[in-house]
Amino acid sequence: MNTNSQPIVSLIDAAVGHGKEPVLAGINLFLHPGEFVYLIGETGSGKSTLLKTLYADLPLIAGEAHVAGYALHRLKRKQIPYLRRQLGIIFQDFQLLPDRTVYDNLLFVLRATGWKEKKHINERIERVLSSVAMLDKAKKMPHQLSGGEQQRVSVARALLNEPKLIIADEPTGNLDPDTSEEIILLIRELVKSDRSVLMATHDYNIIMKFPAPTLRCQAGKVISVLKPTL
Ligand SMILES: Nc1ncnc2c1ncn2[C@@H]1O[C@H](COP(=O)(O)OP(=O)(O)OP(=O)(O)O)[C@@H](O)[C@H]1O
Repeated sequence: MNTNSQPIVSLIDAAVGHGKEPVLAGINLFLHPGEFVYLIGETGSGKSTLLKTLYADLPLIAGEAHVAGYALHRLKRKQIPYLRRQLGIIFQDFQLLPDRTVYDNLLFVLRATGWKEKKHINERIERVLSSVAMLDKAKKMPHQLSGGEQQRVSVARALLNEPKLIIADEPTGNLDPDTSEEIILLIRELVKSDRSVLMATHDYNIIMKFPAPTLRCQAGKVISVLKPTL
């Protein structure tokens, strides 16, 4: 069997929200390996709610959902760290630990996900930092970096455990237009035959410049759009 033909994300008649009342319902969504998909919609339309449900920060309210081989509709709390290991998550505000260096930020994640051997840890950190051209900044503290550099580090952090799915929630929200383009190019490069990217954005210029299949959260539904307008 070619496992690449299996979707990395599949939602069937799913509902997401913060309590019992759904923000989005009747969601049918499939994301296959190698796909890069935008998630758009007005402020408060449910983009973050959907993404948080995919990484099990919020429980699924109804329906079925599979993410990277985990069934969210019957996920046990103790399985959440294993699900998260299959995912790379990139946030608008970078979320680097402010009290330690770039290297130690990455080290923290590897240790927390069970990496023990110093040599392997070092090799992995060097590899991901090189892939975002930040190896020379490994000893810097986050506050010594520009916003774009901090976001590069958080892209590197997302890559540490070779995730199947990258979830990016407004990754360019705090960046100027040129730096935003740089980061999007970097994130688009992460799409591989066994990996996909789902990216929430408000950035119309980015969508126009780098077109890709687009889903819109609107009036409690997720719909596929052909000509995105924000
Ligand atoms: N922690 C929370 N508790 C209860 N309701 C929430 C919570 N966070 C968000 N909501 C509500 O859920 C709805 C969807 O919010 P969400 O943050 O998913 O929207 P969004 O599309 O990501 O918006 P933005 O583009 O501003 O980030 C909104 O009505 C919001 O008020």
